Amino acid sequence: MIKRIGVLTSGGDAPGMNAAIRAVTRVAINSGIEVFGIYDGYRGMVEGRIEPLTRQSVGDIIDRGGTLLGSARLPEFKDSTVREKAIEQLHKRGIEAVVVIGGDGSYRGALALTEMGINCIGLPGTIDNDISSTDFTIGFDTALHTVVDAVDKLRDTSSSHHRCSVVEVMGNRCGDLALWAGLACGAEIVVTAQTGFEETEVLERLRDFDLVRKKRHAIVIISEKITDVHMFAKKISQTTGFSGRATVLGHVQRGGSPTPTDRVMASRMGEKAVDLLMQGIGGQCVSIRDNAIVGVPIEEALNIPRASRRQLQNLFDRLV
Ligand SMILES: Nc1ncnc2c1ncn2[C@@H]1O[C@H](COP(=O)(O)OP(=O)(O)OP(=O)(O)O)[C@@H](O)[C@H]1O
Ligand SMILES: O=P(O)(O)OC[C@H]1O[C@](O)(CO)[C@@H](O)[C@@H]1O
Ligand SMILES: [Mg+2]
Repeated sequence: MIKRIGVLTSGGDAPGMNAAIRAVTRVAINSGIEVFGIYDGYRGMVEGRIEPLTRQSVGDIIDRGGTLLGSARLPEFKDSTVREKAIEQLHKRGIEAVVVIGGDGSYRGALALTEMGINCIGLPGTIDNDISSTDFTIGFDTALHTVVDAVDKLRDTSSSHHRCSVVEVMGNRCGDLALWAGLACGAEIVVTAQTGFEETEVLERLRDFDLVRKKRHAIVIISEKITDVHMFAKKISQTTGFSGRATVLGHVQRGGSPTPTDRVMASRMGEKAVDLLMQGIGGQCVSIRDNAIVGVPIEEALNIPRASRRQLQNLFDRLV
């Protein structure tokens, strides 16, 4: 039976990571396994910043955003000689397996370590919801609440001033935060990498909302990395009846107390990670599919095509 495991958080932090760390630690300890926290992701693994975790040390964190263990990006981890150094640090402490909480990049690191003899299980910790094997990632629901709260507030002031608010949200290349927020907020337009962006067409639709539909305000939710939203807001002021204002929500979306949905899902996923390691399984990631918690080979998870969002996009179009 496995005796010692490590746990780390890697990539961008996400609300609910702490709930996952707590679940991994408590389920493992309650199963007779010692747990070590590895600080600042793969960086702390390479540098040997590894400390035992106890039931108490993960107390009072379930409601806290961020990650108790810290997170980092270490591009050099792609190099096998760097990973060998990390594995030496694990061997020194008798750590046989690791739970990696992070996004797709972190999963690649976890797979590479598994191939070098350290069983790793990935947990999907990212606000982006960009891991195709799972219906939802830990942190997405909380980030969505943050976006919805902000857009609701922007709507109040936009209505008062006959404005169009352009709201840029995170998600990397995944449009889920934008689309879900658009549906939840009753936005006029959602722009994502999946919808594509035709500036002239969007401006034309805004003129229509103003002149024909007589809307008092318009909300455009747009994924990051698509266009310069400040420039776009200027064009709205110049070419439509709305005055345009841009808001980049930025890292505020990564913080805050996790929602109950994220806390519970993180706890269920943490439990599954420990169960898989106890069965001697590595190289898998934990996913939620139709509300069932399952293990999926990381290699498969990274190659599954993104589920189509066509139905939700169609619904959005029918609601405008
Ligand atoms: N191909 C790879 N092989 C080994 N390690 C990798 C690989 N790709 C990424 N990593 C490790 O995982 C870390 C995190 O990856 P990345 O920066 O892509 O974030 P992520 O886990 O996808 O999370 P998010 O996108 O939510 O911020 C990298 O800094 C690196 O240490
Ligand atoms: O915190 P950083 O390194 O600026 O990274 C920002 C990126 O991380 C995420 O917040 C999470 O992957 C993305 O949505 C965003 O593109
Ligand atoms: Mg990623």
